Amino acid sequence: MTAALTASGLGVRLGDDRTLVHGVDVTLEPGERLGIIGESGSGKSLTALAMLGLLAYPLTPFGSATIATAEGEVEVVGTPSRRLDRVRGRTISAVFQEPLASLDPLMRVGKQLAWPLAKHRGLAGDALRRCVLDALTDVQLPDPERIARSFIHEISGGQRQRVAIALALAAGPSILIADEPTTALDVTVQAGILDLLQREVTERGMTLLFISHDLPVVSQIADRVLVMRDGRQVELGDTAQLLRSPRHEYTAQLVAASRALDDFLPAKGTR
Ligand SMILES: Nc1ncnc2c1ncn2[C@@H]1O[C@H](COP(=O)(O)OP(=O)(O)OP(=O)(O)O)[C@@H](O)[C@H]1O
Repeated sequence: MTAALTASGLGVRLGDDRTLVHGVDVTLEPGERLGIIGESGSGKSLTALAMLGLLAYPLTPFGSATIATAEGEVEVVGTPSRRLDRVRGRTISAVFQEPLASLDPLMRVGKQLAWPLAKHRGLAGDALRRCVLDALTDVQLPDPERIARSFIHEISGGQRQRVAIALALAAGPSILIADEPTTALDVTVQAGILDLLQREVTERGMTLLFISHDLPVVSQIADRVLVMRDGRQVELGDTAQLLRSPRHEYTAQLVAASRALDDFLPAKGTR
């Protein structure tokens, strides 16, 4: 089976003399869910941007990141960004912590969503309108008709993030990179979004790379977890095994910290 995404010695430099990410090695099989975890500044987002070919000068990638497409494997590192445009959206898509990064302030929400649905799924007219409303309903937006008519500044931060997630999924990508997608959302909506991503994985075989600093969230959704610290890959392993018997001291600290939080909180049903 061809891997969906492979990073080999994938790293990021700042200018000529500073290395921010020192080389990540990981292979994602189709339909696999990988979590990346690590404290703030550990290099998670830069690794994701390197995989997407979205680093901007003076940040430059090194090593290799390959993505499997219907036309064969594409090497991201060294390929001009505009040549990756046909891969992004359809094969690999992304959602970031800050939704404004991917939304257009001058276009109504419905129109923004309609564009990829028309382009990649060939929909038009009533079928397109229904699909836009379904996409908004899938991300648990109340009153999807009103949201579809709204501009981004007319909806709340949490609603914007849900629109950004709907937009990232609109073209039915085979790989989704989700960089802290639920951090700004309340717990109930967060659970709904995790369910939605999970459904995309089980029903469509989507490959998911889920980035978070929250180990309990990552362990809920990921088959394997990659731990990063100070721009270095510290550990990569099966989620259950990593939680049970972390090999690296830093991973053990993360696991202990999330357990300590669990112990501190009252048990379910006693609140
Ligand atoms: N454009 C940039 N110019 C200079 N340094 C940068 C730039 N972007 C990121 N960095 C630095 O690179 C390191 C890794 O950043 P990165 O955003 O990947 O961390 P992260 O693990 O995603 O953190 P967070 O969880 O806070 O999002 C940090 O030290 C950050 O300050």
